Amino acid sequence: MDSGIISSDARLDATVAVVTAVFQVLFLCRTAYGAVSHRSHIRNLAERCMKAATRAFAQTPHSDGERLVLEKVSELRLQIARLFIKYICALLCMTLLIVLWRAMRKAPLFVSPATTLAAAVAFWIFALLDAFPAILTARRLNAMYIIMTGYWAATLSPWHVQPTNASQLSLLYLAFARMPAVGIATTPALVAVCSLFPLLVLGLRVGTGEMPEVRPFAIEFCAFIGTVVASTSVQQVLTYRIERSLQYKKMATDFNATSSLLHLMCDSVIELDADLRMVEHSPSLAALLLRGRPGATLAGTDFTDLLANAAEAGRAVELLRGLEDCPRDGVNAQAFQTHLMDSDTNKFRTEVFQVMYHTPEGHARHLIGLRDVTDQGSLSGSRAVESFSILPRSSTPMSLACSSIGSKASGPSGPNVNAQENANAGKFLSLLVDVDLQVVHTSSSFAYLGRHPAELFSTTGMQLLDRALAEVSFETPISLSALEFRLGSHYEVVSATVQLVQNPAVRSYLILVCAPSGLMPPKGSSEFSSVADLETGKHRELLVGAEYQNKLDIDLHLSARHRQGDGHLLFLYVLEKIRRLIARAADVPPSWVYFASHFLSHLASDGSSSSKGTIHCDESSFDRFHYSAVLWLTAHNSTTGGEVQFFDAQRGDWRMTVKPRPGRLAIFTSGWESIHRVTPLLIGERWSLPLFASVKAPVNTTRLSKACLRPSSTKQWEYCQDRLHQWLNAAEEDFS
Ligand SMILES: O=C(O)CCC(=O)C(=O)O
Ligand SMILES: [Fe+2]
Repeated sequence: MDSGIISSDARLDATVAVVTAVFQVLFLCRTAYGAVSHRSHIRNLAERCMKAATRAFAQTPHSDGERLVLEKVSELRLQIARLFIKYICALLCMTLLIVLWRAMRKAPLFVSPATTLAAAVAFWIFALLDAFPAILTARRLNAMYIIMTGYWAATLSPWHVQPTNASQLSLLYLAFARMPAVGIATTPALVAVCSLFPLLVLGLRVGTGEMPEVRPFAIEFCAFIGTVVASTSVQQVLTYRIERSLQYKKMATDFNATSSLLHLMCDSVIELDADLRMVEHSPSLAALLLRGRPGATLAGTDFTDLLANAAEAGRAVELLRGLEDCPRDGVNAQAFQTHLMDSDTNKFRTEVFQVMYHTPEGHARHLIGLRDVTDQGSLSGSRAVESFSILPRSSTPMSLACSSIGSKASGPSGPNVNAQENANAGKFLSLLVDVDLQVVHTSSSFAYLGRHPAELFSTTGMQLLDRALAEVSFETPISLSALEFRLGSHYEVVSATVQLVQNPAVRSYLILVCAPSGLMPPKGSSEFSSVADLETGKHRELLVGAEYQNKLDIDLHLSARHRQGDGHLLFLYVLEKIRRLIARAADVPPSWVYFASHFLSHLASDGSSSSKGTIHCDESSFDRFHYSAVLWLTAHNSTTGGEVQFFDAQRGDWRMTVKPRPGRLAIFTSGWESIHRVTPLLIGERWSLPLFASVKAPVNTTRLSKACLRPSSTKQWEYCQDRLHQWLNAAEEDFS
């Protein structure tokens, strides 16, 4: 019978061993396969662990941020220590009660009197620490930990515990005291050193032969490893938690600052969720859009439903979502312009400030500031992403084109690099060219604004661009690898991408040029030149008969009648170009620039013309002249006379002399700072086209009536008062 049981046990053992071996082999194979297939991941993990371990042992903070994290970790450890004191007090209190109770009943004690005394002393000390928490500060935590481990090591000495009970006591300490205490020591290094004390005591006991068994030493060795690992992990967890909470605090501060700033700058601030829907109702936006009906809410409204049309909505989504590629742990911002539509279907130009961030749960959120800019300047200025120019998001063709340029202008590194960013970074030069007017309408560099493409590219370059334009479509941009770009007197071979741009107002195409640094004028340099040459070579076509000469207001009908064909078109081109250049000089939208007057000026050396070349400033004629422009149609120099000189009132001398030539244009402010004269004409005839512009915000009557009829905020009252005043006091010509 017995032998049957034994043999069945043996069979059971063999079966268990075989099955276990199979599972072991399976597990090992899987682990080996996993290790090979994820080797880079494992290498990264190992590197991260090494870094973490080094960081855990090195306590010297390098930056203010690291110092703050360490301080916060110490504060957390102090809390852990206070909890630990309470817990140890309760534990010792219970143990001593049991000992006391057994002593009273004269039952045998399970601990030596020396250990009982040591426990009682420890209890008094911990109870005192609990009663007077101020004794324990963050700086004293390490001292407390050293004393505690010294105490545990001492109680493992031959005077406290028999060799037979040493393993049990060691395990008890590990489970109930040493492991919970690892959160107190500020570095795992200290834990490692302190854990050597009990190991040393037991090692000595085994070494001297006082303790015959090696087991307690082996247990203590495992305890050493365990406490060091636990301490490192606790350090990691605490640091991670503190870093995260500081990061969220910083994000919250950034967010609050941004939000306050947006509230100051904008007419309305709203929050959109990841689907671009409004998170909550916004009374200020409801007032702006005249959607303030009782009971009506904007919460849940799709932001794109507030935009003027589907094309604007598409562009806005593209721009808003563009920030989604940015790092998640930051707050990213951009500004662009679009058109909102109110409930009366009035469209108004709006500057959109977008701040994108992620909630702690990882959800994307957009804080949107909306600023009505129909009659006030944009705040973001040239930093705004122009909503009408969709720059290719990944710019793949551009990236390809740029990589071929090599070190001169290295291309963007990843597929998510926004071309606008690159333009800002100085690698691209963007030129948005108006197809009809053949004028650079928008550019990443102001120096090229208002220029004719032929001024920027060589004849072959222009032919290449013309061919590209014939083929290009909105969806597929065309890459040009060798385009000659004019740099002063020589040409630079650059690569470029040409793309058609959808813009309801102007037919335009965008040229993105991979720009060697020379194409970019240095920041802050005088990018706007007050004298420019419009080299069409046909400016004499602007000359018309005597009838036109006396005309002060710009009369396009008269111009069309007198300047036939090209002359009239050239006149339109010149007007528009000058308007944009003045807008640029005044740093306002072109819609703010109005031509107040112009005339064709004729001088003859025989003295037949009336002008005597008086010293004057143009504003003295009419105070609505804010900016002056003169386009010369004939060439003059010091020999012929007829030059234009500008006066320096400080020095009492002429500061600048401009030599007129056909197509040369000067733009200057019309005030006393620009006193000028035409030098006496000595030879021949002289023709010029002086133009005078007013620069002012148009009175937006829709907005005015909205603000004055239904003012819903102090801002609207102020606006109403301000603009009514402007309206009522405006000169008659302002409404012509
Ligand atoms: O014809 C010019 O060059 C300048 C004319 C001028 O200064 C003016 O008309 O105010
Ligand atoms: Fe003048």
